[in-house]
Amino acid sequence: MTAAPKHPTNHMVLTTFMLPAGYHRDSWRRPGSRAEELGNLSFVADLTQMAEDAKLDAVFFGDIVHANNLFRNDIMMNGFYEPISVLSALAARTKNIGLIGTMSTSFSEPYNAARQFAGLDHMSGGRAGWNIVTSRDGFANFGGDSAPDPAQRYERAAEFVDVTMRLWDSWSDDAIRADRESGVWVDPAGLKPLNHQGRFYNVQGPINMPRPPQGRPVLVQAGSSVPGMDLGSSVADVIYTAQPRKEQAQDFYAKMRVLVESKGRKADSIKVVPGILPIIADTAQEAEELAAELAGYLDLDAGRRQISGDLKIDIDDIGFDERIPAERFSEDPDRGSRYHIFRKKSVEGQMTLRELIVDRARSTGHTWMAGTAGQVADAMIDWFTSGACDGFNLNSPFNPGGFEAICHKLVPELQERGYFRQEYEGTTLRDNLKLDRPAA
Ligand SMILES: Cc1cc2nc3c(=O)[nH]c(=O)nc-3n(C[C@H](O)[C@H](O)[C@H](O)COP(=O)(O)O)c2cc1C
Repeated sequence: MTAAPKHPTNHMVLTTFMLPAGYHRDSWRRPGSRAEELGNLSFVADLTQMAEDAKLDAVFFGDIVHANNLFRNDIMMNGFYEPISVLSALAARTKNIGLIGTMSTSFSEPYNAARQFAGLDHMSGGRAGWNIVTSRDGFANFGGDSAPDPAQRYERAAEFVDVTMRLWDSWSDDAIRADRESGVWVDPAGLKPLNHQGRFYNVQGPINMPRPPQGRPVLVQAGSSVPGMDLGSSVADVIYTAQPRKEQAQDFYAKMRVLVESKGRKADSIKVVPGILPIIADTAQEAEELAAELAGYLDLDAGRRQISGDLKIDIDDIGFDERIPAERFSEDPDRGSRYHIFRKKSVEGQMTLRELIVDRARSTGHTWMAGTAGQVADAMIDWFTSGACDGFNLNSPFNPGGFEAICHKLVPELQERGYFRQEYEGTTLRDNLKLDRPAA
């Protein structure tokens, strides 16, 4: 049986996937998008300030380390903002909001990652989080060829994360003496070498920085393959996931909690946080019109290339108003969770190619909704109260207007109904997420 939660949760976890170009592909074409400012600190600092004023738990920066998407004119996930550098700048401009950044275990070293996230945690007063990814692309930029298979990527990731956590723990919490009289700044007995010799890494340790304020920065993971979920359930504090429908989210939520308990952890020690893309307007009809306007910015031919590239199937002969024949899809589970989301939408949901292109460009497999703030809040509360999630990662469809609607209309609606905080409760991200500080 699941033990009672140590910190009863009565409100949602709310973070935002910070994609300044807008989560909806090509939404940067909308007038007022600030598309010329992508890469500038002031633009992303304005969005982050809005998020902090709305009391969101954290801003989350994804990261990919290749320019492949630019060749099909897709800038949505492009790495305009390198996570550690932008979060360090945002740490100086904010006081309370959590700062979650992506770093791939395929392209760094545990000692570097441990120092970068410990540094962010120290300089932000305990607000850092690390989204652990293994990356599917970008290997050619790091002396490699194509991506190793998931089992191998996640084997490396598991060792990488284990060593990184042990580096954070390699200083005891009371190692610093700063004793002017004796001249002892640090007690060497508080520093523990690792002498780690593993399959992928040999790391002597200890790290050369005091233990982070949170003990360990918050660990976020979004793997949906078997080895991905294994890593997430073993180490993560927060699980990001793409769930198109409530019933699927409920299944995932239940499965993840069982997996976490099978690792000897309390089910409530992780927060399961699916994404949602809300398109908000004052009336339901205006929201539908806004969704149609955003879809109107899409280049359908680029969309066709995107669908055929993502799903790795030939659809050159399919008309936009036809459906992709079911036999062109593979049922191989190793194709990944997003593949199967779109296979299902096409085969069972009977979407035409045009509908599939719009759906993919709009929310990449996450649930989405067009409606008033009240209607979107109703749906979120329904998921939250029926065992589908612990909160949401808010995907702003377009910026800055779509994010203003989230922060100024949707979040206040959730606050008024008692499902979200009015004020930050603690000083660290762990405090606000009601997560325990790990012992060294
Ligand atoms: C909300 C969310 C954000 C993600 N952000 C990134 C990212 O920034 N960079 C990346 O390479 N992968 C990202 N991913 C992909 C996951 O790390 C993971 O590769 C994907 O969910 C497939 O799972 P698998 O790796 O176990 O096959 C993200 C996934 C989700 C659901």
